[in-house]
Amino acid sequence: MPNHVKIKKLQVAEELYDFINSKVIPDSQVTSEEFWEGFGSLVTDLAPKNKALLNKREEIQTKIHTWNKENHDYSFDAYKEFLTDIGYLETEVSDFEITTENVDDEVAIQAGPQLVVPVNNGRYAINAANARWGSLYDALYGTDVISEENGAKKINAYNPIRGEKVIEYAKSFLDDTVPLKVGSHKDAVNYTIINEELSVELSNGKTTRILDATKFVGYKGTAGEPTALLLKNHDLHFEIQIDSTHPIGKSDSAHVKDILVESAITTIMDCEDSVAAVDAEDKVLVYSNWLGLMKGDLSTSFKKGNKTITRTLNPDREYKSPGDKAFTLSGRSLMFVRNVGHLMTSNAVLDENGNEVPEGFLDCMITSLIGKHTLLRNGTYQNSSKGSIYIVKPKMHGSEEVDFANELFDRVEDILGLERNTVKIGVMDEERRTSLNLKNCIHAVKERIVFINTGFLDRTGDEMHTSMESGPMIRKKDMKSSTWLNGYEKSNVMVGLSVGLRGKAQIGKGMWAMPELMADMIQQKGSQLHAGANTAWVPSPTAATLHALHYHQIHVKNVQQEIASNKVDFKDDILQVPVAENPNWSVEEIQAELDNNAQGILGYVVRWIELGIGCSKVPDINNVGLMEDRATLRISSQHMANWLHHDICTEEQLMEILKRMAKVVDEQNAGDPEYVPMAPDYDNSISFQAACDLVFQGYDQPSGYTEPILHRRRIEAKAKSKIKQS
Ligand SMILES: CC(=O)SCCNC(=O)CCNC(=O)[C@H](O)C(C)(C)COP(=O)(O)OP(=O)(O)OC[C@H]1O[C@@H](n2cnc3c(N)ncnc32)[C@H](O)[C@@H]1OP(=O)(O)O
Ligand SMILES: O=CC(=O)O
Ligand SMILES: [Mg+2]
Repeated sequence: MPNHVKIKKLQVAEELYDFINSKVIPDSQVTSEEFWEGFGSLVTDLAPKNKALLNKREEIQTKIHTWNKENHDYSFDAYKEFLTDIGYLETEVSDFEITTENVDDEVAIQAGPQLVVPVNNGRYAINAANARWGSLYDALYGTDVISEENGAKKINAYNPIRGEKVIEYAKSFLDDTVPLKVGSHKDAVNYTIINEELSVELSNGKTTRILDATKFVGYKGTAGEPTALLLKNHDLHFEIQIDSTHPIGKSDSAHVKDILVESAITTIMDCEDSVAAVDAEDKVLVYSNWLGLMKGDLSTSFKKGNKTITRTLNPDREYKSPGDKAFTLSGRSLMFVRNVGHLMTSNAVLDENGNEVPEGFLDCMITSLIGKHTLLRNGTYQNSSKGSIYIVKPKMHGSEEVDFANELFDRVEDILGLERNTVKIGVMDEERRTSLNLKNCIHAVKERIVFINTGFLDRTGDEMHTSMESGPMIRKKDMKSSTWLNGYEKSNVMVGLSVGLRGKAQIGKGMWAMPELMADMIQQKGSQLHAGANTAWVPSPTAATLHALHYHQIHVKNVQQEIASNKVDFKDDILQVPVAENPNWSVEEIQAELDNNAQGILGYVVRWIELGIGCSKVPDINNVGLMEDRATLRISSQHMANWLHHDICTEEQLMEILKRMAKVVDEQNAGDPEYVPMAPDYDNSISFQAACDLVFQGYDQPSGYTEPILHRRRIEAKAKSKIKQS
């Protein structure tokens, strides 16, 4: 346990205390006195309420378990009546519209990709902020969007056959988004600006223009010899970059060297499910990176090959309008910060009785104070040009908990001297009680809400945990096509539109969790836009650039308008529990399901516990690298716990599988010098024990969450490694 400093009503771990006082408080127009005094009072007043809300979750869950055990052949009406009686289904508020003000265009207007990144990884976090703009040529060349057939293999050196395919794809994109009046961009030999319009000379000697001249919005260089042409389609920009001296530009008929695409319009700097932050040391790293991002001075140096790279935040991009007026576009993604939910407490700050304080309070106080620096223009760049601080709040259950978040934000604004509703909220719709009462949840934050988002991964975990007693759940891969999930996705959009989010806030959809399968993403992820989302999550900058293409193809504003005109209530669909009606899986199917879950759990947990890495790419049993975080872990562990509970498998069988898979995971990581193997000394492997806890104690975990076990075991592993070092 680190040393704690007594300050006002709190005891604060020394390194956090020093960090706040020396790095965050100065120039914030909040004194240290005001900060700690306010924080102490906030804990005194709100911690009991937080506890009561968590107790209510447990009470409701117990009632649902009991009812499900006692009512196997129930009528749907009786089920709904029961859920209403226990306050799980709330009485819906009357119609209303959100009134959030001072929302940046990136959130309210521009439909585009949302990138998520673990904020404690400085190298990735800076990369994510800079992913506002991404090279289309690199994104295509480096991924399976361009097939390796017919000599187009990715080899060490540049493969011109692959390069040709990239250029062909990219120019088709130009033909689709900014078509020419005559001919194709593939035949362009010269781009110039004549009379403020983009003029395109073709290989046949003719000159043409783009069909919609208003899409040409700026350039760099001179009108006769532009080096970049800025185009805008569906509120998103891209640049045709021209350079006759560049290796690619040199051989291109119009000297185009790349197409730079506006990509990650917004980014979520994550303090939650993709990070492992279990004590003051970890929290200080999280907060100091957020501070560096808000002040604009975060930098990191690392080796790539034999080069040392220093990465800093990109500056704004400078252009001239067609009429030669200078203007800039942001060089960085608009940043949100995802705080933790209401569940966990943190040993970094204790109350006057020595109890850990709710970690969500800590996150809200500190990330908001850090956010204030950009409002005061204390740094190089401003994150929000509208004076807002953007916080994502995950894992809330029902409108009372959202209302509580609102109260917390109010209190924090008062302590930090921020005007009411400066701190905006993005509400993750990722727990069943929130999905079913979404209208009420939005109502509770109607003056500060800037997004709803279907976090379908957590939501799937909650689906299984809530109805654990209903029966064995369908296989994981079948969840995607299940009635509840489709109802949930549709309902989220429908409710969001009905309360006026269109043009004011984001209606977001979930993560593409297969970072290497970009061709599949290109094929499938457009469906989220067709379903009415104006943003959707991607795991990497490359995915952001490729997903951006969907927003050029699909005009989400129009899609949303159409959906809004056709009101449907999907609650009955959401309430369809995904139990297997006739669980007659073959031995092989059961084995494959369990092997796959075990491999995912172990592959993720071992890096979390031993290395403190909260988001990993872990191969599944088909060797596809999957993005794993705490939400995917929640699914896998709850699924195994559910099948164990319903005797689809035995405890011995699971233990055998976990041990066998631990060896597989050890082999997969054999090349990593920092890796700590789990086999053969399973009893002494904290990671292996953590994985077992997650499965065998899965039934009893609050809402099926994984963080209580992960935190406990990581603290244990950190202590063990400190003893080893000393
Ligand atoms: C359910 C939910 O809550 S989802 C939200 C939580 N999930 C996330 O935040 C996903 C974040 N993504 C990631 O952490 C990573 O992409 C992973 C773990 C999935 C894969 O990481 P890796 O195996 O290291 O990826 P890979 O080796 O292919 O690529 C690494 C490169 O991509 C960059 N990169 C990868 N992901 C990101 C990201 N999210 N943001 C910024 N840069 C990224 C890295 O900076 C690195 O480039 P660099 O060498 O120039 O620094
Ligand atoms: O947070 C996202 C999710 O899917 O869970
Ligand atoms: Mg989630």
